[in-house]
Amino acid sequence: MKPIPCALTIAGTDPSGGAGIQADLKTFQELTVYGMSVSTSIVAQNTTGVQNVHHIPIDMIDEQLQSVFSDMPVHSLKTGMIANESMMRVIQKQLTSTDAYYVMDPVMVATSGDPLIAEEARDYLKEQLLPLATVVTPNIPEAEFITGNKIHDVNDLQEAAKEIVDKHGARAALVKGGHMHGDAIDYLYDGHKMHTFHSKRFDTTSTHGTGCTYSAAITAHLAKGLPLYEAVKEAKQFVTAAIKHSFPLGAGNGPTNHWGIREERVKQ
Ligand SMILES: Nc1ncnc2c1ncn2[C@@H]1O[C@H](COP(=O)(O)OP(=O)(O)OP(=O)(O)O)[C@@H](O)[C@H]1O
Ligand SMILES: Cc1ncc(CO)c(N)n1
Repeated sequence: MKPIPCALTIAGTDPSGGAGIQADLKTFQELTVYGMSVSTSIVAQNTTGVQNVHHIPIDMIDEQLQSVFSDMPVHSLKTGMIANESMMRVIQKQLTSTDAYYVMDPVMVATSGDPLIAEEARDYLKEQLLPLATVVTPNIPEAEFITGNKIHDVNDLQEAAKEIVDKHGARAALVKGGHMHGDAIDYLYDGHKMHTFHSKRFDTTSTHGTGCTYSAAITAHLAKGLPLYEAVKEAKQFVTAAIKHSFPLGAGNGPTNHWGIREERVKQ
């Protein structure tokens, strides 16, 4: 029997279900990958923003990691919100002792603009965790922070992807153009080649958790054994369908539809 693909998310929570661990587990499930999660912070948030944050004690994050890694197969994992440097250190310890694919979503602020990680932890994320990543998936502000350069157009997006690999040490970088005007174009640089992933832009405010959902879909496809390019291609289709079929829930930026891909499959 083929092994069951197993993926782990290490991230913060979203009780309103659109982002964070909740989005990740929905995505793993939708892509028929066995999903597991380690919580770093419990976040009181919804479509309008972040109301409060409670950090899980460091020892408890460590113990959750031990519980998973001592008993379960982990074929791929992703990190999302890691609020401070102490959390990053225990996660780093685990990352250096596993050969699971590692997708880093370098989460810094929520869609609402609320900060999710301590200002001073950003450097640690960039200098210590990023070089461990199979692929890192920054949006424009995150890519600007990592490279220290402003991004104005698609050439800058590609430059940033190259620089994050060549200068900052990630094995691959997927820089997302979601925050740009015009079509939603992302660039993947894998150290050899630049790949482009393109979709039309949907006129919607339901984009809460798009980054979480995208990186979770990449993680799921890597767990299934897809090569990185194929994993991103499938994941782009997944997140595009999730945005296209999103629903107007909540008073702010609504969530995406994690089963949106089914609507697309029906049409084929
Ligand atoms: N309105 C849209 N229509 C189509 N695709 C979009 C739209 N907005 C974002 N995307 C795509 O969604 C994916 C996630 O990108 P985005 O830049 O929004 O991530 P993010 O900012 O990290 O998300 P988050 O809101 O979770 O922080 C990318 O593939 C991007 O191109
Ligand atoms: C827990 C968490 N991670 C990431 C994001 C970014 O969308 C969010 N809003 N909440």
